[in-house]
Amino acid sequence: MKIAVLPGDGIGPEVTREALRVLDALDLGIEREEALVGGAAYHATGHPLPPATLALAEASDGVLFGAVGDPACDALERHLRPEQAILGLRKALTLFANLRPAKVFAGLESHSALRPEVAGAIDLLIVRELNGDVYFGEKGFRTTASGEREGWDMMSYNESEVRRIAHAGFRAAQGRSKRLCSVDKANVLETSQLWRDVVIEVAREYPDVALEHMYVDNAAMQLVKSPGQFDVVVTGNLFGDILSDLASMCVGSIGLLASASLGARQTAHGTFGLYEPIHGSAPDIAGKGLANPMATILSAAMLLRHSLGLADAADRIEAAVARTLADGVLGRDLGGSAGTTEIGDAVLARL
Ligand SMILES: NC(=O)c1ccc[n+]([C@@H]2O[C@H](COP(=O)([O-])OP(=O)(O)OC[C@H]3O[C@@H](n4cnc5c(N)ncnc54)[C@H](O)[C@@H]3O)[C@@H](O)[C@H]2O)c1
Ligand SMILES: CC(C)[C@H](C(=O)O)[C@@H](O)C(=O)O
Ligand SMILES: [Mg+2]
Repeated sequence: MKIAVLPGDGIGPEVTREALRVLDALDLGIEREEALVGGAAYHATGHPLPPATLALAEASDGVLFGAVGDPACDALERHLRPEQAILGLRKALTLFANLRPAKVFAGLESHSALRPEVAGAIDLLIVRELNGDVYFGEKGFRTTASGEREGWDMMSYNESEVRRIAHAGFRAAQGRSKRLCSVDKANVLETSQLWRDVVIEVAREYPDVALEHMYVDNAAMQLVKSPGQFDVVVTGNLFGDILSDLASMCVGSIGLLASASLGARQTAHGTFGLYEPIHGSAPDIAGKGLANPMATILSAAMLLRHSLGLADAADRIEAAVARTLADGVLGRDLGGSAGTTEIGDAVLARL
């Protein structure tokens, strides 16, 4: 079993270090190799996703990814910016299904941005499409006839892209409470109308799953009003990006939300995937030892479960994280004072 480790930029290396300490403590015999990605790779090699990094990811059973993003790179041409590395990995590795679970941990109800009795009911899974949408359409700048500058981005989904993520959503719902909410903007966008039509077609293959549709603006409102109504939410790339950050604050902090990005490729032990926290490189706190590593530690647990066939070890990590939080070991993002390493130590002590 071999994993690729891509720590990236800002707090990426800080949170990845803690996840690796947890994996090491379990002594699972996982071989690993690290490579540069994002701004770190750009500064060293002139490209945010060097061919060697992509090759390493392709040759591994799974990828543990920290975060990318560097304010010093914000003025670069878009194809050289750190964010292109994660987009490039998702596309090149055909990781089209991004699972972002959001559940309130026992004891953290009062740390949510919502009222405790509202937050306590949260246990949902966002299934975000990751290979299409306005993210990967043609884009550009142009000058209009009146001489104004105009930026444009092409939004589209084709049938097969929607069909494969719809199947992922329905299968996820079958493994949970058999309810699926498809989120779109079909009242305005043709892209979303096609999305809705195809989801309805796929639903015929899953008569055991109750399907509902919701417009994305309403979904954002409902996630704050009564998040407990949601079980599995399937949605497009852009809406899923926004709704998952929103869901993180309903749970308490963006430092808690892990993710798995999966495709169709099977390894000897499970499904190949890339695992990363949903947050970014957090330049405002980078290098200060303040980042909450829980999301990355939980992402490592997802890696063990989905790609390496090590469900028991994943359970152990998740239980240790839950105990650490229940014992009140909280970072600044949750109103506590524990630093990155201290949180890692606390999880290790509870494994
Ligand atoms: N998958 C990724 O690599 C990814 C995801 C999101 C953003 N980004 C990039 O990261 C950079 C910063 O973006 P942003 O500020 O919009 O989003 P961000 O997620 O990096 O940070 C948003 C806010 O949340 C806080 N935060 C994030 N993670 C935290 C953690 N683990 N513990 C405590 N606090 C945490 C930050 O301090 C900041 O105040 C940008 O370059 C962006 O493109 C990368
Ligand atoms: C950094 C960016 C490209 C990325 C996205 O938009 O998908 C991030 O926000 C995420 O949620 O993983
Ligand atoms: Mg995001």
